[in-house]
Amino acid sequence: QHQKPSEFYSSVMNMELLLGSELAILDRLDLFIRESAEKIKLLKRERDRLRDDVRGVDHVSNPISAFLMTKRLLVDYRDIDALIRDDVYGRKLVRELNSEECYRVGVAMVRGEYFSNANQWFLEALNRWKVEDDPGVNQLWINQMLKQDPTHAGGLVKKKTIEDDQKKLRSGSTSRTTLSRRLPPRPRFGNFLYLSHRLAKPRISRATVRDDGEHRVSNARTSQSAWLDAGDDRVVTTLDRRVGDMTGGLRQQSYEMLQVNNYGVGGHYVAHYDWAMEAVPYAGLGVGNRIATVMFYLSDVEVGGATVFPQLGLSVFPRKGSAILWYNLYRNGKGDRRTLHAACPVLSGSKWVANQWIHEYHQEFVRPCELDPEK
Ligand SMILES: O=C(O)CCC(=O)C(=O)O
Ligand SMILES: [Fe+2]
Repeated sequence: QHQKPSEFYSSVMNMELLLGSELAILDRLDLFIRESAEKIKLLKRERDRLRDDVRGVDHVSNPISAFLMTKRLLVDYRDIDALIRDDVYGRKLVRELNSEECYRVGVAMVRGEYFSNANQWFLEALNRWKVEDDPGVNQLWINQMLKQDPTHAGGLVKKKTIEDDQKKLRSGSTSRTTLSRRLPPRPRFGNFLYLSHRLAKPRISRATVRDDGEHRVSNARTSQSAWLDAGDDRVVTTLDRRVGDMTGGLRQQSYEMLQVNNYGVGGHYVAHYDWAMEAVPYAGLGVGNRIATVMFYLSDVEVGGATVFPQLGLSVFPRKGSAILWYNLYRNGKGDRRTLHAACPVLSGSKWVANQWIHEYHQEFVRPCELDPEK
């Protein structure tokens, strides 16, 4: 900075500095090109979708067409404009939230009177505030907000409880991967991937949740699903065999049908357990509670759509061809609350997963019972 240009080539050290800067410039250029290419891809897809919608308009006097047109003009083109001007998806969404953003989410939650969620956001704001160089939020505001929860003796008491809970849950083998998005090598599940496309598409419909034993459509779960079994295609049988391998041989007699789910933009599933709390769980099936869940990711997702386990501080980003497995029950048959999980909204792209739920009955030799509630 303080050197005259001639002083650069008069010493090797300075030439090295210059080389370093040049490499950094090239890296930035690389990043810019990659991000721009992604953006163009996204814009092309949006353009095609909008063109299709416009082609579908029969009469502007049709109230639905008119509504959709207004929505396109007010929302969709604005988003596109924002995307062109600013690198919304390329830069803002792929990075993590900072303390100020966590704080703002918390404030919105307080307004909606979701106090315990709000407190978790404030706590996260506080954690990030501690390590940020130039936080956009003030510790006092965060502490003040933590105190605002009128439903409890005091936000700060609650804050302590949450912190203790988190500490307890994070000790041991649990690792917190939310902060670093490391991608495992992509496994190969071969032609299972066509499950979503060939098999599920023709019969997919709005997913339901169980409420008092009844299946209902709900805003808590905005995806579409289809149930497949071995009779549908050989690929389902192969998949069942893989599930058997992954679980150390859990018996197929108590597998549910395979459930394929598709989430569009905004599609999500709020935090829930896969195991049921009733005295006789899944009475209609007659094979006991769901002992384990195996979930296959049938697609990548452009932005969003992670499966998160809030009690474990764990988030799993969809990768086409990968799968996750967890046990829902302790060995004594009790539901494990650490398995609380949710599907985050898809922000851009489309998400396909397949759930294989496995029940308790017939597993007594593969996963024997224990009295110890911790096992
Ligand atoms: O889609 C996900 O990431 C989770 C789905 C899920 O939890 C379920 O379908 O029970
Ligand atoms: Fe689930």
